[in-house]
Amino acid sequence: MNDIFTARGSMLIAGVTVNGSTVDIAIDEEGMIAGIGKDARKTIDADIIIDGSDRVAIPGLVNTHTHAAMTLLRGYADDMPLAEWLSEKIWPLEAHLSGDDVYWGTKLACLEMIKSGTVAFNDMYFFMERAADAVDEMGLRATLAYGFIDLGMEEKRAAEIKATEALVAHVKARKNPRIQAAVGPHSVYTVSPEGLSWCAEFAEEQGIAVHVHLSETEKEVTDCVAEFGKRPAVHLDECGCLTPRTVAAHCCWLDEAECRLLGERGVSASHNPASNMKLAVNRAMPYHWLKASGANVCLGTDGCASNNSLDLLEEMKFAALLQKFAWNSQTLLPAGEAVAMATSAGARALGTGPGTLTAGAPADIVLLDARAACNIPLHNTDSNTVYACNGGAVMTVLCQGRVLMHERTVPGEEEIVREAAAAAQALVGRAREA
Ligand SMILES: CSC[C@H]1O[C@@H](n2cnc3c(O)ncnc32)[C@H](O)[C@@H]1O
Ligand SMILES: [Zn+2]
Repeated sequence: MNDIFTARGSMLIAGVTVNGSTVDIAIDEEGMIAGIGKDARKTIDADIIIDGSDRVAIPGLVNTHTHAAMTLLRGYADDMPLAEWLSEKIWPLEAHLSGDDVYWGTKLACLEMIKSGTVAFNDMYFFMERAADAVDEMGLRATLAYGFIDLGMEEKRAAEIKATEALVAHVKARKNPRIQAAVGPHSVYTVSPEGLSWCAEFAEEQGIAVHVHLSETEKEVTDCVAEFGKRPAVHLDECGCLTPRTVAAHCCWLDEAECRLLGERGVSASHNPASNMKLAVNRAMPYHWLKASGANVCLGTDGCASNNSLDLLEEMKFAALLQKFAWNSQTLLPAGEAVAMATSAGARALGTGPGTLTAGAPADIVLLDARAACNIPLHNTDSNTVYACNGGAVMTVLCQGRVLMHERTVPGEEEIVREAAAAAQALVGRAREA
């Protein structure tokens, strides 16, 4: 069994169910899908064969908004409004974070993501050089941004600029094709217009993405209008932050004109339904307006302190149900669209390929257990994937043709669980002593 994690070469997933048909998936030595279809096995002399019977294949899932190392804060502070939750609980604890905490927290996040079918994620946090170490070792893809917060202070802005430049240089120097850098202005309420403009210009100069929180709460909108005389999306746009390389998380309180603006700018809007419901932000992302505008609507979990899980199979269900409930429409966000949100739209947002099971695409593939109760009967793969299954149905995960999990085994799991639990306990201890 262990060989499968280290073996390199061509691969065949034989006789697997894709959209109701039984097919083979042939994968070349570069980790790309060479062919998919009834006779794809004839096209390669595979070095590795994975039995696809009793498996349903779907494209690897993409988490477009998270703070991975916040796995260490899972369950630390629940059931509070966002502003108090951040200022009274989360930020005081984060003041005691170390690079090692971020390393183990991100390893734990990667483990959890792999176990629930995620192959790529968009992260914003601190000590991101250590997050890069974790991602490198775990084998998935990530876009990493240092969370830029200047609170309108010039001195702090200079420090945030330095930290952002350092991370981007670090990630570029690693030359790992699975890891990209992004610029991460936290939000319009924590970053000055000067800070936002610098982030936009630097991202443009470096040809990298912008990852930002947008219109999560009504307070964010009213405060922004009071301070700057315009709504958050307009403010971000005037600072140059809305581009086709922007991922804007939440987008709950956008009005119709702001949705059109995101569409015109080609922005990716990351829907985070579980976090939004838990923090009771009191409005669901206007998916119908964003979809009509042409914006790329994708899916994210947010961090583990507000979700409290990184399971995108669960998140697809939350998204499909929340949209129907909030906008009073049984037909809004059907299962197939929820799957696309978590796969092709996410891959487009992060630039990781088409996010589909097609020849020429990277072999980012998830095999679900077709014999699990959630897949019986299998009338409709998308329906079971979104409405019945959760991450527990994920059996095997491939990223660029490399096996990250097989038959639910991820190499190194015991050490990660032990070290992350110890890091979380020590972090809370340090905060208590302070
Ligand atoms: C500057 S790094 C990211 C920063 O964001 C905080 N955070 C986590 N979840 C949320 C959320 O839902 N809205 C706003 N900010 C959030 C996280 O704790 C870090 O401090
Ligand atoms: Zn967030």
